[in-house]
Amino acid sequence: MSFESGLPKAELHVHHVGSASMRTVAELAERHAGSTSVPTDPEALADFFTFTDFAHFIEVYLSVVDLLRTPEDLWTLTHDVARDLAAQNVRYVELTCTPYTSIAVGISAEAYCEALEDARRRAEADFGVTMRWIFDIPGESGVPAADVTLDTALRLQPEGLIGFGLGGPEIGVPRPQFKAHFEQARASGLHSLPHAGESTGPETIWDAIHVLGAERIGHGIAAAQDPVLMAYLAEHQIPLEISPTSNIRTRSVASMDQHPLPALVAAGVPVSINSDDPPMFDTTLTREYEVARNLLGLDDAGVADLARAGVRHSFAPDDVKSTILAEIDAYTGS
Ligand SMILES: O=c1[nH]cnc2c1ncn2[C@@H]1O[C@H](CO)[C@@H](O)[C@H]1O
Repeated sequence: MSFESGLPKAELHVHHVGSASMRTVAELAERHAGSTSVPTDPEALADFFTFTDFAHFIEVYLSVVDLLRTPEDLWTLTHDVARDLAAQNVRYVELTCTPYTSIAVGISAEAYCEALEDARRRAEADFGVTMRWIFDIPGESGVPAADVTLDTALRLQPEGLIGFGLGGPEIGVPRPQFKAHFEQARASGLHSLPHAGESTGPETIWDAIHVLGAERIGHGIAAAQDPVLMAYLAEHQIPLEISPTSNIRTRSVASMDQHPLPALVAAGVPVSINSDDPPMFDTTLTREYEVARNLLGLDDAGVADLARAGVRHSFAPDDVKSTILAEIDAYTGS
């Protein structure tokens, strides 16, 4: 077992559907054979998960979303995801979920939240991992999707919900159109946690901060192109959720030796290490910590500090935070 795999960890940026294991995807594809383009054969599936660019990734992602057609499908996925995380010693997760895409295929908002909440309580008891939700707007579906996402969040207020997000493509999806939605979400106590600067430049991150009130940024790797922005993130302690392998697989970064993580850390930008859509990108959170160790040239103590940063940048309850921090201390013998 590697140091990274035994290390107690928090995962702050991982997508619900993007966490479906190949086994789950194949099973669902089998179940819905005849009405899906997703293959069931493992080799064809691996091929299917090779992306030509970011837009192609989103297209493939949405075809997996389409496999979730009943509340039972959602429950199973959620419970399975928690099991896979717990197996890597992930002790706390903020899972990014997209109610709109399920509601659009006819699952009610109530049934959606019920399936997630029930799976969360069961998973917390079964696997000892604390789960919280970020409900994200799929940006490509625009303001109507934002309306549904906000309505679901504020009307039903599922107990595990802590954040409001924005995902999907950035090109052609200006952040300011969602200003009012984020204002209302924040006014009701949700944290503002949008994606920005993954597939477009630093100006999208500035918008996320100034217009959407972002408290953390999903990806935000484009900040490395803007020294003023990096200084701002460092001064205001706005963390970036970094997922190195994702950035390579969606071709947002050309190769690992060009990844901006070292430049961001050198500029004092707070970061956490995350996995984004692990089976789709053939990775795990453990693996992303190993990648970060290599990129940053860290020893075990440095890797443990990255794990502590993930806990501190989370919106976990205080007792959960201190428990995980104590577990990291015990693990490292410090
Ligand atoms: O790396 C990512 N960046 C942006 N969106 C993503 C990523 N991974 C999964 N999604 C998901 O893509 C859907 C379409 O907007 C959303 O559900 C979002 O959560």
